[in-house]
Amino acid sequence: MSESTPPSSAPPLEAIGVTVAYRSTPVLQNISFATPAGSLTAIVGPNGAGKSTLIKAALNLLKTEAGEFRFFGGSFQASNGRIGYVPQRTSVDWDFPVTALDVVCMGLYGKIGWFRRVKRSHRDAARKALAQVGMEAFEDRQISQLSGGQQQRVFLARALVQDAELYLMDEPLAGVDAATEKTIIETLQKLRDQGRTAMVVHHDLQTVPVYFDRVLILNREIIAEGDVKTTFNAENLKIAFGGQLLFM
Ligand SMILES: Nc1ncnc2c1ncn2[C@@H]1O[C@H](COP(=O)(O)OP(=O)(O)OP(=O)(O)O)[C@@H](O)[C@H]1O
Repeated sequence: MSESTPPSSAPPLEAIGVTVAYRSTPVLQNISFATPAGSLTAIVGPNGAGKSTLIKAALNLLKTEAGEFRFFGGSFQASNGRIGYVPQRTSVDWDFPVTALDVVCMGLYGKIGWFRRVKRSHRDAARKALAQVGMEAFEDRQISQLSGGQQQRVFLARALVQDAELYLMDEPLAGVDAATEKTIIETLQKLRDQGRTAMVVHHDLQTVPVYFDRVLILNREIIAEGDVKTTFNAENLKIAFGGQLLFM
């Protein structure tokens, strides 16, 4: 089968024996998993476990030493437009002088083309996405003048407007208030209910079984991966977190 016609039943994301190293020190070792379509997966693990590295390597932002990622049965390049990414908030330069609406419109550049004009229909789509996350009143506000939770909502709107089939998100719930957390998780659950797929780096272990239906427990290697009901248990968490685990 050619690159452009991957089988429709192929998982949105599959890792096959992936190893990633920073300056020859392996951070992820021989990672393999397959994420089914229409699932909402939490990626959990202690600090330094390689959660962000996993997302960046999948998105081709880091080189793999061995193995490969497959998107919908094909390469990352062949999946252009089907993948949405929400980076860690702390990794973004928020002083960049753009409005909330501009940021959301950036999510459309894959469809518009970087050097084409943003049309009214694009701006309308971006406004609709801002409204979905309760940020319609802030479209003209500079992103540097938004709170952390509001910035996170704008980033979610940017992902929504991409209309992607697979979303990879690095700690979208970090440092947000309860209302924003609820908005974000309900939005993700709606996407899941539409048959879309999201993999989300998440730190609050207490909410994993409430918010997510699958979990990938990571500590440099995969400790366990699967349905939260069977996989998210004290034994697997103890292997991943060791002495850091306080609540179970
Ligand atoms: N650019 C880099 N150069 C060298 N080492 C790095 C780099 N980025 C991350 N690391 C190291 O790789 C390991 C995994 O980092 P990563 O950020 O993927 O972990 P994480 O699970 O996302 O952690 P956290 O929960 O603290 O955000 C850590 O030991 C980290 O110090």
